Amino acid sequence: MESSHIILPPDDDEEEQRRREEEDEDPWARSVLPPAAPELPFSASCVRISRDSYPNLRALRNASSVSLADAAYVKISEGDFGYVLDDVPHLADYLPDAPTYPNPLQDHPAYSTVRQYFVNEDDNVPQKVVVQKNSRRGIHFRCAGPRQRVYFGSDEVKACIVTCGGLCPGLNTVIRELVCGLSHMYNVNKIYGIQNGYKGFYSSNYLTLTPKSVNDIHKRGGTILGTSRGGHDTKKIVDNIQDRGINQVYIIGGDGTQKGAYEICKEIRKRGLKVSVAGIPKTIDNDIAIIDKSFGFDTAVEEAQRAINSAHVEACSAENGIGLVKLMGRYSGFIAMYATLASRDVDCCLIPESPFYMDGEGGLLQYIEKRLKESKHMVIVVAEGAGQDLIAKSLATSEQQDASGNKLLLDIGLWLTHKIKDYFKIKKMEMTIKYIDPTYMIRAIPSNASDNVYCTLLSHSAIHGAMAGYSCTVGIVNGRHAYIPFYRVTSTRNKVKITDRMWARLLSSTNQPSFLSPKDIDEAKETDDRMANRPPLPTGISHHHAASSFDQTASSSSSTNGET
Ligand SMILES: Nc1ncnc2c1ncn2[C@@H]1O[C@H](COP(=O)(O)OP(=O)(O)OP(=O)(O)O)[C@@H](O)[C@H]1O
Ligand SMILES: O=P(O)(O)OC[C@H]1O[C@](O)(CO)[C@@H](O)[C@@H]1O
Ligand SMILES: [Mg+2]
Repeated sequence: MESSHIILPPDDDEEEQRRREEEDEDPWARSVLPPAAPELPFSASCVRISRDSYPNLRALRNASSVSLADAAYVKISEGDFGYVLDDVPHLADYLPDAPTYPNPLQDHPAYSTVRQYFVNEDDNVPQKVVVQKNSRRGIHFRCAGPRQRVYFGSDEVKACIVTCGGLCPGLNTVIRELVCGLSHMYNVNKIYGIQNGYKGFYSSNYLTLTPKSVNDIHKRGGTILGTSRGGHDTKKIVDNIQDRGINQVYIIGGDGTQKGAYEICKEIRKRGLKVSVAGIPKTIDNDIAIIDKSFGFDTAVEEAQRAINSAHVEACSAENGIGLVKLMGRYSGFIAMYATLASRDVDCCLIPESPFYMDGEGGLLQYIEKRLKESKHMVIVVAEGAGQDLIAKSLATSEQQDASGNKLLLDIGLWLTHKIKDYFKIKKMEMTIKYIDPTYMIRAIPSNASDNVYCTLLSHSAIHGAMAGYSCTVGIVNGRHAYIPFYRVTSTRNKVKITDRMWARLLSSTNQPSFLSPKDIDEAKETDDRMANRPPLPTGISHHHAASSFDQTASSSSSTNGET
């Protein structure tokens, strides 16, 4: 089987070159062909694609969301039948002579009895599992798990852990499992906690973490390390990593955090440091691309039931009672959708992905009136990011951002409450509305049992990957743990597809109107088509592979968005 490890050609556009020089980008990444990755799944060769062989590089870059700077770090191998391995960076890419050691797990009393404990180097996880007879095999990610040989001796490891972004159930479990996993599986005893997010790398003391000090933390919500938004200064962070001799960095956080982890990873490589960076994706909103589901999501959906139940009780106990619950979900309405589907008491669910309107025929207010007349009560669940365009139009406020540059949202729950009250006042129809905002309550709790197990597996994948010399994000793809390139999880956002069966199921369960005009539906379908046809980053270097493998971006099955 033929395979090639593709490095993108230097872009000889003068303007681009000047920009790169100004930004002090890693010259190595563009000008030197790295040695063959140590663990390519089959006999592989590195191939430099000349600019002539792909004249449309700039167009491709524009069409995909991968910048040229990112493309320089992309490792693509191609095989038969449209097989594409989207591999992750490895220490040996730039430190070819780094020594390796036998994995200490082979002598571990608990693990040594496991048959086939080490991951076969040929094992990869397909992004697309639903195939047709003539489908191309498409994109694959490297299987997570322990390798026969590791790139760090146990005594040599100096690991650190940081949590960034908003809270999420399970953060403490991941911290605990990283510390215990490193210690118990790999005999590592130098583990540090960075306090209060990225800025803690350069502005706070590091905490010493031991299995004893983290033993009970999974029973608490939040993060014992503290977290923050903003404060990502790549150079200062890497200076500190270098000064303190840290060689494994475990970074827990959402899409912003993973972007930061990627910047750190690139800076480390630019300086030629022997440091692995492992990203553990965290987001209560479940908006991280590629992975099936993020940890803490199930816990959040479960906790949201308590708020929905209260809203239902309040609504049922009043004449024309309305219970309105706001749940988190800045750009993605997964929590609202799943909490609604699980509850069965909800009459209307509003999410950012599905536009709605208030007034007139078929609008939300008319639907509420109809529902109250039919059943005398009603429960509405709204994701915090829903209807932001409507509020902005009616309140004319200026846009504000948090320290990380995320847009600060206006309170859709409060706005809807006023609008609904005003409507029924004019109609002279008696009603009561109770607005419940449990948003912080659903993310400040400890993770439930299944999320706890999930956190353990993610942490172990991260540890095995870092020990083996990889730098990447870990996550479940189609139920299998995989190592995913940073750029993959940060270049798009996971969103509820309103053209999928899951959203149709929700509409049929609540019996709400879709509020969509034919134009909205066409636009949603167009977006799906665009996503499906978008060429896969630099893989487009070979067009037939590109066309085939990217059709799974839209159809990749994920347990929260997949079709069943
Ligand atoms: N493009 C980026 N490059 C480097 N660092 C970034 C980038 N975007 C965000 N960060 C940093 O990542 C950290 C977390 O980002 P952010 O506040 O957006 O939360 P998040 O990781 O997306 O999690 P959440 O799910 O809570 O939104 C911040 O310290 C921020 O400075
Ligand atoms: O108020 P904070 O801490 O910035 O977090 C709010 C945001 O964090 C999230 O929970 C994502 O982590 C969003 O749903 C929400 O908009
Ligand atoms: Mg985010």
